[in-house]
Amino acid sequence: MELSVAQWLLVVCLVAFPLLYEWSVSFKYFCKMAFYNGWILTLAILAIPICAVRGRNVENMKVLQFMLLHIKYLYGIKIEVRGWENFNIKEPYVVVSNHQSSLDLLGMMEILPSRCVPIAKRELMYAGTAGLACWLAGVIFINRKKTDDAISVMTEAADTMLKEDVRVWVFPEGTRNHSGSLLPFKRGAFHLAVQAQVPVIPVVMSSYKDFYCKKEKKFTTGKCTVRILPGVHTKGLSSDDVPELADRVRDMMIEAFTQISSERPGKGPGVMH
Ligand SMILES: CCCCC/C=C\C/C=C\CCCCCCCC(=O)SCCNC(=O)CCNC(=O)[C@H](O)C(C)(C)COP(=O)(O)OP(=O)(O)OC[C@H]1O[C@@H](n2cnc3c(N)ncnc32)[C@H](O)[C@@H]1OP(=O)(O)O
Ligand SMILES: CCCCCCCC/C=C\CCCCCCCC(=O)OC[C@@H](O)COP(=O)(O)O
Repeated sequence: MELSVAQWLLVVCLVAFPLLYEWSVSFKYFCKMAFYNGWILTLAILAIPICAVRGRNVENMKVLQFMLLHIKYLYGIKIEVRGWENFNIKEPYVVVSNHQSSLDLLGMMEILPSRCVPIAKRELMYAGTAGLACWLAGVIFINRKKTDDAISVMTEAADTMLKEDVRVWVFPEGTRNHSGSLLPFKRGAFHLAVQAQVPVIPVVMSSYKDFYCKKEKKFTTGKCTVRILPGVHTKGLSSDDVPELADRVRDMMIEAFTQISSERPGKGPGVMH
């Protein structure tokens, strides 16, 4: 039996792909990241018509959460959550969490409280089907290049939180950070909490360095601990108190990050790329 060029190519690919996948850490990393993004874009195609029935609505975040929860199993990432009781607050609040990678989506979906929407950079709105799904779920988009615009969107969010009983999730580092600690915090999340006079609830995800490293192109299975810290109240605070509030919350988060990232002997937070 003679094989055509196309058939030969297919055979070579079918043999080469699994070999490369097993032998090359970098190839495995690229495949896993490509599948991660591709799978989310595909799931969004399913989510869009379901969400569109309600229009742009924070309740749609439940649909996205439900559809994204299985991804940790596909990647063999075990997520342990501690401090659930700190979310037992009926009023709105601002969640602040550290931001290591787009994989944070997994930890976020594991614990996302009801009626809680993230604040995201505006570029995400243009990420094809995922952007549209985020928009339908009420994600608040800000233009990081225009501080005044971003501040006015966040000021409006303070109003919405109270009027519509909505919680907001902010990554106060403002960008992904692979350094093994936390970047200085932007203050928008804390202004938001003070303006709405609602608590700030810090959430800390442990270092991914054991299973994920962008610079080394490493992506294996692993475990992440997510810790929900006790809420920090803002009643009676004014904008003058924001710098101190932000510093206090960051100190709490660094302490928790160091602790949960170093629980096993020889496993400090280190430097992650
Ligand atoms: C099933 C299919 C599913 C498909 C969908 C897939 C996924 C779905 C679901 C959900 C996913 C969404 C996940 C999204 C994650 C995205 C994460 C991100 O995008 S992170 C990046 C964006 N986020 C942020 O930047 C938030 C933090 N930033 C801030 O808070 C900033 O402060 C800022 C408001 C943006 C302004 O930043 P800038 O750098 O321009 O300036 P400064 O921070 O230096 O602030 C200047 C000055 O202004 C004061 N300030 C800030 N905010 C306010 C305010 N609200 N009111 C008054 N004043 C404010 C600040 O204090 C500074 O003054 P001073 O220096 O005197 O203190
Ligand atoms: C038609 C266009 C198609 C575009 C395809 C884009 C691929 C996007 C695919 C899937 C989206 C996955 C959603 C992941 C959500 C996490 C977003 C994220 O982590 O954003 C990073 C942002 O916090 C900070 O950005 P920077 O670190 O400053 O940079």
